[in-house]
Amino acid sequence: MRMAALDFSASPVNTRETFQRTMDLALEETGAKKKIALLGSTGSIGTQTLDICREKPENFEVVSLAAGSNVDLLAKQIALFKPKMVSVATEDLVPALRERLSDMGVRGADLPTVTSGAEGIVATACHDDADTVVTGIVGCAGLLPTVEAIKRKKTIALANKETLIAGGPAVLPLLKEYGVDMVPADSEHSAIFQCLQGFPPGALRRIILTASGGAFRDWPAADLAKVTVADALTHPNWDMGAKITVDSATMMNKGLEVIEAHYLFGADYDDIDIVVHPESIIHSMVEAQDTSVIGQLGWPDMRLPLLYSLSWPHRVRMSYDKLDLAKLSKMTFKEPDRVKYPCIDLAYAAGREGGSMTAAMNAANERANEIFRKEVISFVDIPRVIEVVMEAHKADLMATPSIEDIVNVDLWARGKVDEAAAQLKELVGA
Ligand SMILES: NC(=O)C1=CN([C@@H]2O[C@H](COP(=O)(O)OP(=O)(O)OC[C@H]3O[C@@H](n4cnc5c(N)ncnc54)[C@H](OP(=O)(O)O)[C@@H]3O)[C@@H](O)[C@H]2O)C=CC1
Ligand SMILES: CC(=O)[C@@H](O)[C@H](O)COP(=O)(O)O
Ligand SMILES: [Mn+2]
Repeated sequence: MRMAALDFSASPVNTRETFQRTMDLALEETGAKKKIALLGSTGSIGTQTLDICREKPENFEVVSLAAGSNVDLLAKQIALFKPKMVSVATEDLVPALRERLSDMGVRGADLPTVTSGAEGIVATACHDDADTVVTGIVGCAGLLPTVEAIKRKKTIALANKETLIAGGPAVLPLLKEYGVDMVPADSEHSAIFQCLQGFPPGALRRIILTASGGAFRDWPAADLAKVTVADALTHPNWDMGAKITVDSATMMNKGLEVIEAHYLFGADYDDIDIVVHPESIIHSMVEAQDTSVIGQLGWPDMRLPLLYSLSWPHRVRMSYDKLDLAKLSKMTFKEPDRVKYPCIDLAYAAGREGGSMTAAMNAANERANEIFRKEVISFVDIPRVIEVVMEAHKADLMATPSIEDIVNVDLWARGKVDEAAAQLKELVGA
């Protein structure tokens, strides 16, 4: 049994300092107002972040919003929150946005600066008035704006896990160099972070990530070959975007979260375990050196971890439904099935290889997930093509990749997935 103390000095969050900060006044009493740049405002994370801002305008002000192509929703968000800057995915969407705003009577000083494309997302993330960036864009597209925001010393409320999975080796040194806090918003990592408040250095022995088990947790493994996209997009507990919902169905989401935990908390891969907990009430646990286990509980509602990522180290009083354990009546747990879900072991293997391998695996997963949703490959092909990409990347593995290296590996891995998918098709056709 491993007794090694984990090294918190590698973690971007300093637990001793955190402990002292929890002695501060509640956020409401400090009169402090967080000024937020929100990336992915029209998605699941984005809209739930805005729910919080609408409920607590005295605590949270929306400075800038980056959306993709949903200009209808973005226009409504502009009318409600009056951000100073917004961005859309491409320039050709700008006239449609302006037309919606005009129809809604948004004019004059209420009109934000409108930007577009990759540069627009960076400008939105780096707005001078923002102190905190919520990263709710999906996929590796979140990496570069996050990097630029770190260089502008913005606190990062991290929902976009792909940023750390792909970019961990280059992003962690940047956090240190610029003295920036990265506060987890992913529900499991928020739970771990909450449990660690007050843990002295060296006290953590093990991280236990809980997993819902995803859409197919009750399906026999043999049936996975015939699942449809609609089946995979049905999450049992959480209402999330399409990419993460499919990741949950393959359990790659949990694999990604193992790597995310490694980078956020400095834990060794041998000290990060997964347990399937179908009720999604315990959002994760930490085990101390003395075997005491501490967990964080709550209904499966992303507003809670998002709120904590914005209010940390304070707590904001909310009117959400209280957790009712008697009503819940039972909580269950079981081992993850690593044969049925090969993505779990692929993620541990990528994490242990380290360096650029997690970027290759992350990009391969993103592309495989996307072409599964387009019905180019089947559900069980997802881990197959990821494995092909990881094998191919071993020859070019970089121990300490730069951001540029990571972007290049990401591009290469996506192309390699398409190659592998075409070969699979030929095999099936032969
Ligand atoms: N949803 C959840 O509960 C959780 C999500 N996360 C993570 O948070 C991130 C977001 O997930 P989620 O909210 O579910 O995803 P969604 O698909 O619901 O939302 C994605 C958002 O990103 C925008 N977007 C996508 N591509 C681009 C692009 N190229 N340029 C600009 N904007 C773009 C979309 O815009 P538009 O719709 O306008 O096109 C949308 O606002 C992911 O990394 C996920 O892993 C982590 C934990 C929980
Ligand atoms: C809400 C959240 O944080 C998701 O990452 C969620 O945990 C996905 O559920 P799975 O446990 O099924 O991956
Ligand atoms: Mn999660």
